[in-house]
Amino acid sequence: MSATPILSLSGVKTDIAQYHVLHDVSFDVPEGGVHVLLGRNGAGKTTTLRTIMGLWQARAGTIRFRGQEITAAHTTEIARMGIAYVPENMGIFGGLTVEENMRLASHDGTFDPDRLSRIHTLFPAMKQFWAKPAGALSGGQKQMLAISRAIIERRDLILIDEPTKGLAPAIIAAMIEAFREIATESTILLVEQNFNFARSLGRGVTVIDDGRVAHDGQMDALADDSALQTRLLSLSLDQHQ
Ligand SMILES: Nc1ncnc2c1ncn2[C@@H]1O[C@H](COP(=O)(O)OP(=O)(O)OP(=O)(O)O)[C@@H](O)[C@H]1O
Repeated sequence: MSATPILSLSGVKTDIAQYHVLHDVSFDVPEGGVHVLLGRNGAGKTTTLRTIMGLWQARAGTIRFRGQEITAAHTTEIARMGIAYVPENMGIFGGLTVEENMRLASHDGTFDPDRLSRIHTLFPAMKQFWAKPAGALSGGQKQMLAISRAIIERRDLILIDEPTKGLAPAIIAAMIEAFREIATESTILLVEQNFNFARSLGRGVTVIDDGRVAHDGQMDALADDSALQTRLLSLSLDQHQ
């Protein structure tokens, strides 16, 4: 018998205003490592993450975290259970310093010294710019801050929406290393358009198309099958370096 997935979506349907956005989303995220959500623009990836986090309410279906139903739970309760969310806009406060941004992410405003030192090792820029306003950071550094905030306390599951968007290749390479390290402690559900980033990290992959799961399998198999990539995503990994 296989282990209980850390996250399980079954028949999830989500409406935004009068629009049916998620028609039927079902997939499991096994515990450990990185699971990638792929799909064309507007397919419903962000809506899936927001529905898991309770920021949109599913109209139908169930979402389970470690077997416990969280479909109708409030976002704060979901966060308290050990799920963090790094939205595409990163949700950082530009007028506050890096330190203040980090303090706001910690439930009691304090830091565990070991965790802080781990974050500074993962992202040295966070140490360097600790007392500087977050608004002065580069795009890559802002993304690092957003991820640092998500791991200021131990999380079981981290939902991350397109962390490499607009970042230079050297920064993306550093992100790969950081994600590998973070994934030794937490499971990551990653929405990503950069295929090489997704391929180098993902074990499992779910492809969403028009609010439905179009494919669910292992990343290696998808990476090796350019015809399948083209059918599912209208492009091939080779074209997206
Ligand atoms: N606040 C909103 N109001 C109305 N429609 C929305 C809203 N947010 C998303 N949608 C629509 O829902 C659909 C899915 O959007 P979603 O952001 O989940 O897609 P995505 O797969 O994350 O795409 P992208 O890569 O472009 O971010 C799109 O058609 C989008 O226009």
